[in-house]
Amino acid sequence: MSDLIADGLSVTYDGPDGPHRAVQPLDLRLPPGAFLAVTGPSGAGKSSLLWALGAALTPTTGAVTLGDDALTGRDRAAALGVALIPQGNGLAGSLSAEENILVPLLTRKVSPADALRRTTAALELVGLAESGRHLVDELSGGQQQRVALARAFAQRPALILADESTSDLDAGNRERMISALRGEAHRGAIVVLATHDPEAAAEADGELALDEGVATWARPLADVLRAAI
Ligand SMILES: Nc1ncnc2c1ncn2[C@@H]1O[C@H](COP(=O)(O)OP(=O)(O)OP(=O)(O)O)[C@@H](O)[C@H]1O
Repeated sequence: MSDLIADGLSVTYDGPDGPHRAVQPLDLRLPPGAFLAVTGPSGAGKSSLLWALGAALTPTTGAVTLGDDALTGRDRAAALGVALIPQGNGLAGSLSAEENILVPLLTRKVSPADALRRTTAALELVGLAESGRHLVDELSGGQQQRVALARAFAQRPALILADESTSDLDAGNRERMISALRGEAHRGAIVVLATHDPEAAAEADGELALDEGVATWARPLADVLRAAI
């Protein structure tokens, strides 16, 4: 497992009124096992930062690396173990929950037996063992969020970028999903959760607050993690 490094990363969009800088230049280094919350009001730049970290958009300046590997495109990042859970979940609504988890594993050449095992375990982890055969479109918003998390967990990623992935959950399920994210960090993954929810943010090892694209540490990474940097 490797450090995630963002070096001078910024995101600018071309808007109707000219360029709009959604993320101001930012340096960030996260070691394996770090669980970071990214907070800030609507429009602060949280999604833009996560998308740039996950190479789902090309940063305007700067670069992102995971260990020795530059994250230069979404396919490459995915192959390097970067799971991005977008707002809206990115699931295929006309497939079952199980298929949504299984298909990406099979695409990545995980054996069918192992893919099935991982899918079952991931659905159990998010408390949806009984719902695997349901079409995603038939599930509630909160259940869909849990399927999207399960899909990421099943891939055993090196980096999880979760964009508001607990926003539709009741307190019990939110706690369960935060524990599952924490479990991923214990496994050695780097976990980044964008959230509006102060209680979810409080469970992370550190909180990076964005305001109009400017990042400041609301709570620096815990000492034990900084020592690893
Ligand atoms: N594709 C785009 N084109 C132009 N401007 C964009 C685009 N995506 C986002 N923006 C703008 O960039 C800024 C940051 O948006 P972003 O979605 O990253 O914020 P956010 O903190 O994730 O917001 P929310 O909490 O509402 O999801 C906003 O001003 C938004 O309008």
